[in-house]
Amino acid sequence: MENNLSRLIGLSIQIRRSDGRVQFALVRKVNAVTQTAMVEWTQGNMVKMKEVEINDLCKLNPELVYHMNSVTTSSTEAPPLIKGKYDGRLRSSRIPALASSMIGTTEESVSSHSLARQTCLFQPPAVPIRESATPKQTSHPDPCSSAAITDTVGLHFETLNQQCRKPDEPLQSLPFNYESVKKNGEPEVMPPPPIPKAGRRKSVAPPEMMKSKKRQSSAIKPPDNQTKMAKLGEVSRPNQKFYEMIQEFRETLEVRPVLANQMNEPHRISVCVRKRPLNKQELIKKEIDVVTVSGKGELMVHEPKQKVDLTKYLDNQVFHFDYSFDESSTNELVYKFTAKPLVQSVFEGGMATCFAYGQTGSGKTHTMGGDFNGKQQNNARGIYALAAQDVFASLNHSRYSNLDVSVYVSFFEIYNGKVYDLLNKKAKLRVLEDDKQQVQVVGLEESHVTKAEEVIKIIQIGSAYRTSGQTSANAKSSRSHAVLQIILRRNDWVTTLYGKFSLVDLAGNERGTDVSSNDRNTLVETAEINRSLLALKECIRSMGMNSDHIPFRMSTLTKVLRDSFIGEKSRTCMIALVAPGMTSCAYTMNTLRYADRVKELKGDSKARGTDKAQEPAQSLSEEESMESSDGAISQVAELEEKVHAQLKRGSDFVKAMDQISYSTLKGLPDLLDHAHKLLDAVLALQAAVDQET
Ligand SMILES: Nc1ncnc2c1ncn2[C@@H]1O[C@H](COP(=O)(O)OP(=O)(O)OP(=O)(O)O)[C@@H](O)[C@H]1O
Repeated sequence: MENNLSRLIGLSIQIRRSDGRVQFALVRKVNAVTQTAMVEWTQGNMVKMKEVEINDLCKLNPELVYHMNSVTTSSTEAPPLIKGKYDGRLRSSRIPALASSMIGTTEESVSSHSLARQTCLFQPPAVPIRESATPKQTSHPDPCSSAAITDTVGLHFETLNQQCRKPDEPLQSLPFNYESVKKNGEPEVMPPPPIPKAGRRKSVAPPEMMKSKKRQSSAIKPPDNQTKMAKLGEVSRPNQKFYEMIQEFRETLEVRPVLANQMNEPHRISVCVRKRPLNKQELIKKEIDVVTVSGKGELMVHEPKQKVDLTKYLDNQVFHFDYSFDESSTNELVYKFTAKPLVQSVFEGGMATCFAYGQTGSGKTHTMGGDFNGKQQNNARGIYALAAQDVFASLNHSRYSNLDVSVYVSFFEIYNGKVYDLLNKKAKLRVLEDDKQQVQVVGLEESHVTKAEEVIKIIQIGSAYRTSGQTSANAKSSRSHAVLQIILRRNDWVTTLYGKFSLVDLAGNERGTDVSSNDRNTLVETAEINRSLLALKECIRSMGMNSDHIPFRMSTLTKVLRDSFIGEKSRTCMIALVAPGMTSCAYTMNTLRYADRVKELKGDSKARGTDKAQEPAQSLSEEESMESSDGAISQVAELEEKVHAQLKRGSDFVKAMDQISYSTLKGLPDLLDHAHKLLDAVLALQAAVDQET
């Protein structure tokens, strides 16, 4: 009995996702060389693909072995299996595509039912065998027969479609890849994908490749536009050419996503990045996704560019962070590798800080405060709440049973350099610094909490008070930095501070050009945001360098977080959030460069988003300009510190003068009284002298 991989094509099977979930997917292609199958499923509005090992599929779907080994004819045999060539790593190509864009006009599109039928057209033509093997049609057809497989495919595919769509949505057709089918109806065996090098890579649309693909597709004669649509979505999509180039590029990538069961490596400063999926509006506009998370810490931006001769090309820029999370990552997964390790440091008496950084609408609030279900935010599923849960879990852990501490929570926002208490009806608070450089937010409410649910309630109340505005990227954009602090205080009579976890949802980092209305207030707002983000970077840099000089006075944000940047027990995690759309590309690059600069302090930078070997002149000047701008910022920070010291000296002098004048004035009445008495005595003496003469 021969093993026939091609029989898997079109079957709906179960796959295990990177986070451990098991779900249905459709087998699109098989690769006899690598012993893998390309499977496809729909998630939300996206069609996703992934390459999985046949062995893994068989473990989850034991019936596949039966399917593969059951009935073969010479015309349907898959190419001979070559074993031992595959390196055992998961290779996958995730191809997010707009499911709705796959539904064209009636002539162009393939309905789910007809897709199932068409899939069957390319199934091994086993009808004669069925006839001989099962001469009589029964109500329980042979599961190995082609008809049974056909029906199974149709049924499973419809089930899959039904599972993935919302109740009121029409059935969606998934793209069918005609090009994966050879002339004789046999599925194409994919060649092993080339492994791309790291660094900046340019992909130019390869004309020969395109031509040979065209030849292939004309061999099976689906109309040209139908072929294209099947593979790459609607041809009318803006920037279709770039879309195709990115898709081609992705097919060559080896993807190794962060897995929930992976070990976490602790860092003093860790920098991670998370990509959100394309949102509804972007899908409607048929935006193309230009960001690919290709590995545990690797992320790529495919920047669409055009040469002077109008040739389109992609500038593929590679970044390396501690962890990179793709669009399918949950808040729980992101939390596990970012904020979770910091909880322990708080129980060891440290100050921990977790920042969410990114352009407006990139997913900061979604990540920190909880994911949205329509307009409702699920505050129990954000990093704030997950951290609170872990704090209480640790508090009850035997490891810390000797620790006599209580938990307090404060929640405030910094808007235009002013602090507002979100737990006290947005009361405006003053930030004061004492002689020992200790910064106090005077009057900040600290709620004593005894369980995570109380913290979640506080998050709900506080979030409702946050200052928001409208930007072109987010209808309810947060224009303030929100700071949730989970504080451990000793149960002594003054409730001494023991450890603090500051979780910060930063305001959008985009430049003033993005805001919908460029009125004065908005510009001031934006300038203040940018200023505090620069200060933040500088403080983290200084922390990384163990510098004595932390330029925390540069902004209110860094002032109130001063504790977080000093001391050996301080830990920081930055989560850079990026939007995947092409129109956000410049902002995405800004975010990634910022995160890259923060990360570089750790001395383990592998790439800076540029490959010097390919473009030495441009890369070097970019580097130099970055270095010099960072140097200038440091100098400004130092200068600011000096000016501040001078001002403080000046104000001390004025105070001293005041003191002198005060004591002088205080003695003045006595002096005047004395003078009056003296004058009276002189006058009396004068009168006596006058009388005698
Ligand atoms: N990972 C994600 N998965 C699904 N949807 C997401 C994800 N991240 C963000 N979103 C959605 O994108 C929209 C904008 O997200 P969010 O409000 O968190 O952005 P933001 O960065 O906080 O923006 P701003 O700075 O303007 O407040 C929300 O509707 C949110 O539900």
